[in-house]
Amino acid sequence: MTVYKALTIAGSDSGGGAGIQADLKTFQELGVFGMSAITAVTAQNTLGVQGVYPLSAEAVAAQIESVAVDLGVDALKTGMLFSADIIRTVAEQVKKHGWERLVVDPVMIAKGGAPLLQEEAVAALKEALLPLAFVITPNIPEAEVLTGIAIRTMDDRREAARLLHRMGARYVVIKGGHDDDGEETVDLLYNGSEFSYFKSKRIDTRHTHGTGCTFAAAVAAELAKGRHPVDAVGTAKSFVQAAISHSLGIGQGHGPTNHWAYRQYGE
Ligand SMILES: Nc1ncnc2c1ncn2[C@@H]1O[C@H](COP(=O)(O)OP(=O)(O)O)[C@@H](O)[C@H]1O
Ligand SMILES: Cc1ncc(COP(=O)(O)O)c(N)n1
Repeated sequence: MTVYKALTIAGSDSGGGAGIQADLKTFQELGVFGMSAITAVTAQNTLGVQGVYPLSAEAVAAQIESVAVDLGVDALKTGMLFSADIIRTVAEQVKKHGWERLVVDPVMIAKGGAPLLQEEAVAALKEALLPLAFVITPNIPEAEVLTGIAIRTMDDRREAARLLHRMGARYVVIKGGHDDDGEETVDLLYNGSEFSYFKSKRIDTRHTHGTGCTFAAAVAAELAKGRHPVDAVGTAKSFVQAAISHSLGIGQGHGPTNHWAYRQYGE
């Protein structure tokens, strides 16, 4: 039996809906062995982020190194990286181990508004990590910060995707969850020459905590199996759609999605 292995480098969400917890659940559901390097511990629930406790860059490097020298990594994803120091360390590790199937989810701000990336770390993200990304998965506000383009229309989104590709990411997905006009959510994918669109019915719900993490983790899981990025994004879109459609209704605020819905109910 071939065991596919994926590594997430991200923050811990004590509430279990986003971050490392969402990533590992998603890897497991998609039949991939999940491993983790924690960058920061957050005290968090569906109401918001109550505390952020970053780890040192050295502690992050040590976790990645332990996984690399023994288990091996078929694909990896990054989420909350918090500081420029951690970003540079992660970039060095990715280069050192020659990992190509890297999904960068440029997490900046939690849905409730708490910062998960220091402002001064955005430059490091652009310079050190973005050029190593096989797939980058910003939401609209993150794509705006990375490119400086104000995104109002699909044309603006395509322009931002072209720029992110020029900045070094091989495949660019600009997710459409924040574009709440209309009946559909559309995720845009750019491969450097063509655009593809992944559409689904927009679900009217406040239970979307962790959708971005879940989406990027599903892309990484499918890449770990050797699938093409376009197919990986297609599966990720279906996975997240099922997870939002069958949400669990737990917590008093923005609840988590249902990570077992795709397996239990299909798309
Ligand atoms: N209300 C919704 N209905 C259906 N899909 C959604 C909804 N909100 C987000 N999504 C999907 O969830 C994923 C994450 O989207 P987005 O909200 O843009 O990112 P983030 O969680 O990083 O802010 C995307 O695939 C997007 O299409
Ligand atoms: C530790 C951690 N990482 C990432 C997110 C972003 O979550 P979302 O997917 O809802 O944008 C979060 N809230 N907490």
